[in-house]
Amino acid sequence: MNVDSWLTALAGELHRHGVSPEVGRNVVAEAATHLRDSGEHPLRVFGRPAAYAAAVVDSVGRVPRRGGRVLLEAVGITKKYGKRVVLSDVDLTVRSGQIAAVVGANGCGKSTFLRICAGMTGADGGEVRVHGSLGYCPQAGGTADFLTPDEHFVLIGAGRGLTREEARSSGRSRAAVLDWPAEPAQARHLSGGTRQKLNLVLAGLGDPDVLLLDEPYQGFDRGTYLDFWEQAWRWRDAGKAVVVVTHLLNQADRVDLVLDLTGRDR
Ligand SMILES: Nc1ncnc2c1ncn2[C@@H]1O[C@H](COP(=O)(O)OP(=O)(O)OP(=O)(O)O)[C@@H](O)[C@H]1O
Repeated sequence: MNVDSWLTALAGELHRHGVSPEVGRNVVAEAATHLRDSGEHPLRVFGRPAAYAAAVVDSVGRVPRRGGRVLLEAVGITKKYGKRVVLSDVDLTVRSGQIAAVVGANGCGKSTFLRICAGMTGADGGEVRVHGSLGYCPQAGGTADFLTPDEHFVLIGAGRGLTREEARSSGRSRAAVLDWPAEPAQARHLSGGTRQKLNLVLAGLGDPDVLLLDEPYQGFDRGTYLDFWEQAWRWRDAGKAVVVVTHLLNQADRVDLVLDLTGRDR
């Protein structure tokens, strides 16, 4: 890796982390000046571009993206199970190019809210408007025991307007990004983490405008977990609206919006 390619990679990583263009340009210019003056190799001075960008983000913070046109609007969502009010007057607006995190304690209604946004569960009050196509990755389930990954790709791809060949090749290449070879085993023989990879691949088939992802990385190892966030940033860069349910608050710095449902179930 020469100096120019290292600087280009750094600029890309800073952009992906949501560092503002102005700050990103300054950081790259400063690194370029240092490298020119010192004559050192960038990997020796700063390490890998991704690691240096992450360190920069830690120190300067990232600027949440304002996003483009509204792709998902949930307004005044209320949901009761029996007498228990699980969601009360919850609003969320996500624009093109934004990632929103839905966070909160166990049982506060995160999955319920996402299912309502996906049209899988009805709300008792409020309205969801989705402006575009939608992909949904459920927390569990979502795959058919006796189908292979390829068969899932073809089935879901057909619903999203893909030919069999397009669906298979898109599914397999998305699986490879998650470090998974999409082996020809029936889903019932896949591990929990691998089934979740299948769910995530299915959510992205056909490039939907809105991605609703319910703890999509459960069971992933650390490397694949990072691959997931890389994928989420690529979706954001491609102008998608991404909603990720998580109960890990420290992911808030990876996203543009946070909807905290804790303490709203009354
Ligand atoms: N179909 C249902 N019938 C009755 N109660 C339900 C139903 N689905 C969810 N609940 C209840 O609603 C509350 C919210 O559940 P939900 O799964 O949305 O929470 P969550 O925040 O996603 O939880 P977790 O962090 O554990 O995944 C819980 O108390 C749950 O038991």
